[in-house]
Order: sequence, then C-alpha cells, then structure tokens
Amino acid sequence: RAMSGDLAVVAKDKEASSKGTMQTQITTDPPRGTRDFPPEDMRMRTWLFDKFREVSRLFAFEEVDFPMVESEDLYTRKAGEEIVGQLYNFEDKGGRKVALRPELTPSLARLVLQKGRAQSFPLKWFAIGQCWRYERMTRGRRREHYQWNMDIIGVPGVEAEAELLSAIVTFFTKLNITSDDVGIKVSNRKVLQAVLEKYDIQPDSFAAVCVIVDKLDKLPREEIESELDKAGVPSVAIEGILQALTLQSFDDLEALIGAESGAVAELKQLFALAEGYGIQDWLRFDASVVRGLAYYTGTVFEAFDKEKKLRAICGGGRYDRLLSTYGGQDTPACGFGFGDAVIVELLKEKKLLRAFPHEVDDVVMALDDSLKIPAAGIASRLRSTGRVVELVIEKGKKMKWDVLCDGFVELWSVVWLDPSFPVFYSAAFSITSQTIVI
Ligand SMILES: CC(=O)Nc1cnc2ccccc2c1
Repeated sequence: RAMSGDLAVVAKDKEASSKGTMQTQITTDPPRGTRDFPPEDMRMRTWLFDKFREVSRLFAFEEVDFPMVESEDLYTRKAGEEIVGQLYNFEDKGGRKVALRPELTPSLARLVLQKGRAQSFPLKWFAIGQCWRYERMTRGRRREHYQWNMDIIGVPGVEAEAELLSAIVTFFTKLNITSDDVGIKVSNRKVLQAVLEKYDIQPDSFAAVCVIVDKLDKLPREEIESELDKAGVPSVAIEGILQALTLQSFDDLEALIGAESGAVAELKQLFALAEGYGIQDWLRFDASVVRGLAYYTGTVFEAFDKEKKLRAICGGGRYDRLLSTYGGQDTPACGFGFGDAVIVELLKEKKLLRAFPHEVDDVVMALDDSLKIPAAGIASRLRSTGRVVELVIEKGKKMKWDVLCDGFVELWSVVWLDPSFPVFYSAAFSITSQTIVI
C-alpha cells in the first residue's frame, strides 16, 4: 500500500510538473500601489500614529472609526474631483455598489447623522484610517495611505478652525518641526464665492470652479482657463477669479470684495484667535488656497514646506453643507486630513527622523535543556514587573546573537543559572538590554 501510495505521489508530481501545475511561488510583493509594514517600518508608523493620538488626546477629541468599505453613494459628487474620479469602487457579491473609502470625512458625516441629535454638540472626533484610490499605475503613485483626521461638528464660528490649526501646530512642534520649516496657508472659499457673485455666476458651479482652480499649481494656466470655460465660466470672470487668487493681504482683499464681506471678518477673527494660541507665526493668508474637495464652504487651509520641495503636508477646512447633502439638517462642521506619507518625507528632509530599534529590557536563555523550566519562571517574573523580556525558545545553545548584538555591546550584567549549584554568577554583559539571564 505504502509503495503504491508513494508511486502515486511521484506520478502526481511528474504529471503536475509536466502540466506546469506545480505549486509555483506566489508573488511576495503586496498589491500594486500598496505597502507592507515589516517590523522596522511598523515601529516608525506606530511612533507617528502615537503622536497623532497624543495631540488628539491633548485637545480632548474622541477617537472614532468606520468601515473601510462604504456605499459608493457617499462619494458620487459631481464636481470633477480627482478623488472621486479615482474611486476604488466595485460591485459586491450582493450587487451593491461599494467603494474603498478615499477619505474619512464622509464616513464621519454619516456617523454623525446616524447618531443624530441624540448626541450633544459640539462633537470633537478624530480617526486614523487607511484610505484608497484607484489610478492607472501610469503615474506609479501609491493607491493607499493612512490619514489622521480631526473634526469639530456643531461649531459655526472660526473658533473651531483655530482649535484645529492649533492641533496641527502642536503636532509639528512635537516632531521638532518649526515655523521656519513649515507654514500654513489660510483662506476662505467665501472669497471665491464673492467673486463669482460679482460676475453673476450660478452658485451650482461654485464647487466645480473650486476643484478646477485648486489645480492652478499643478496644471498650466491655459488648461485651467479652458476647464473654467467648459464649466460655463465667462472669460471676463476667469480673469477676475485668477486675479482674486493672487491676493495675499487683507487690504487687497477688502479692496476686491469689500470690508463688510463675511470672508474678511472670518479671516480677521481667525488670525486674532491664532495670536491667542501663539501660532500666528505659522499662518499666512493666501487666497490661492482653495483645496480640491467639493464640499468646503468657508475657511480652507493647508500646511506646506517652506522649501517648496514637497506636496501639501495636510489640509482641511469648513464644510457646513455636507451633512445636509446627505439628507441631514444643516450642521456646521470643519476638519482636516493629515496623510502619513509627506510628513515622513519632510522629517527625512529635516533629519528629524530617529532610529526605531527593537527594544528589549532582558534576554533570558537556557543554555541547557534542564534550565528551560526555571528560565520560563524568570522570564515571567521579570515580565510581571513590566520589563520587556525576550525568552530564547529556539532549541539548543545557539545564542540569539542578533538580539544580543543588536546595538552596542557593553559588558554589564549576565546572571548565570548553574544546574549544579543554585548560585548566580554575574559577569558583565549588556546589549541595548539590561540583563542577560542564561
Ligand atoms: C503621497 C501619497 O501617498 N498620497 C496618497 C496615497 N494614497 C491615497 C489614497 C486615497 C486618497 C489619497 C491618497 C494620497
């Protein structure tokens, strides 16, 4: 029987190899545009996310989370946004049109509506979540990243934006990034709204115009002009719009849209509050900031590196109409998104990224099988005191040299368990860890 069994196995393998169905190696790469996080990368990511959490906690925000898959309906906005054009959407086995979320704000708005007025406003919620986009790999860009979001729901005044900007500055400061390295451009979409009204442009093209002019720093001016033309903006207005976006002082702004405009009042109040927080050095009014999301209605802001080598570090703004577009009541809201990619590039650029070694307090190893049991006991006792203990569990006397020699060898303390005498020798031995127990 065994023989025939073996022969059968051999025959199958022969047949498999001839048919080429031998189990070929699966690719070990992650799907296109996505990343793995092996231990050393994961330690850096954990460090970064802990900073996100530290700041959110300082500002008394509550953590929330949502599914990564949402109904496509949450994102089918018609303003020509890139994020909607690159939706990672599909039909599930139940025929539902779903999408991997490209951002977190719509989920947060959905959860606010779900909880309804039962909760007491203002809500101060934060989330850290993976977001997705599906773009042709022609550009080889990533298809996923993690975003930290902080949102304030239920505060109509710019006090909310001031809190969010202070949180962003607090975060940068915790990473030793200064206002010499990074600035935050602040504007207000009501500037653009006032300009469009001057030219009698319909409010329903406002979102599309914002999405188009947000691309000013990425596309040639002619392309922006032709896109505005296609969006139905008369050419005389195009000049006025592009002119308005160059404003960088409140005086110029007042000259263009009048001192009694809402935008001027809100911006002045926001900058006054910023003085209170002591973050004024980080902020600058810059009418060219529009942001590329259709739902912003008021303040918009984005952090940038002053060497202008990188893309926007984070960005956000006020979105007072989003909840009502989902069928809810008009609810004031504002928030920001902070991606996990550009900030790391900035930290590398500024040499602010430290090493993230695997840290162990003690290594316990039994060099003799008869010591395995007491070694386990020692490891447990050390761990019960909160010490990080690597218990060497592989067979035999092989020292886990990579653990022992990971870091700097200084002779410090080795506690030797001798099977014949329950006596402890102590020689000196220590590597990034305090005690080696053998
Ligand atoms: C620099 C980077 O990775 N950007 C990035 C990567 N993935 C995304 C996925 C969804 C939306 C925006 C995204 C943005």
